[in-house]
Amino acid sequence: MSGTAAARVLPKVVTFVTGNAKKLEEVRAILGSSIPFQSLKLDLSELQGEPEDISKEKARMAASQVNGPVLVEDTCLCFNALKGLPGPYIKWFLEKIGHEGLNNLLKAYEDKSAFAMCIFSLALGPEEEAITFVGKTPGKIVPARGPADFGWDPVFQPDGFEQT
Ligand SMILES: O=c1nc[nH]c2c1ncn2[C@H]1C[C@H](O)[C@@H](COP(=O)(O)OP(=O)(O)OP(=O)(O)O)O1
Ligand SMILES: [Mg+2]
Repeated sequence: MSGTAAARVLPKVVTFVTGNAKKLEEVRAILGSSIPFQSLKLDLSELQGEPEDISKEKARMAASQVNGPVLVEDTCLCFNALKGLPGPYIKWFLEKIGHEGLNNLLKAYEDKSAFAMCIFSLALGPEEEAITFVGKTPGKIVPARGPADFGWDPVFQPDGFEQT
C-alpha cells in the first residue's frame, strides 16, 4: 500500500479491506449507513489453515497496514463430500479449474451438498485480537447456469431456491 492510501484512513472509521469489487458492492448494500465505513483496495495474502484462523490473521494483517480499525471478509465454498474443501482455497480452484472443474471434483461422489461460508473479522487495531462472525448457507453444487459475473455463483444453488 502506498503512504498516501494510509494517510487517507480516518481514525475511528472502520475500513473494509478487500481487493474484490463485487464483495465491496455487497457489503456496502448490507451495511448501508448503519456504521461509518470506508473501503480500501488491498490484495492481502491468501492464507492457509482453518477458515476462522485465516480470517483473524487476515484482519491482523489488514489492521497493521491500515493502522486502524478494519473489517475483512473471507468467503469459503465447502463441499461436504470433500470434508469442507476447497473451502478457503476456492479462489484458486475457481481460477484454475473453473465451474466445470468444480463439478468434476464431485463426480466420484453421490453427495453434491455444499455450503457457502462467509467469515467477517473486525480488528480494532494491529495489536487487538479480531472478533469473528460466521454465516453459512447450505446448498448444492450444480452445472453452471445463470449470471456469471460473480465468482462461483453459477454453480451454487442454495437450499430452497430454484436459481443458482
Ligand atoms: O458471494 C459470492 N458469490 C460467488 N463468489 C464469491 C462470493 N464471494 C466471494 N466469491 C469468490 C471470490 C473469490 O474467488 C473467492 C473467495 O476468496 P476471497 O479471498 O474471500 O475473496 P477475494 O480474494 O476475491 O477478495 P478479498 O480481497 O476480500 O480477499 O470466492
Ligand atoms: Mg482474498
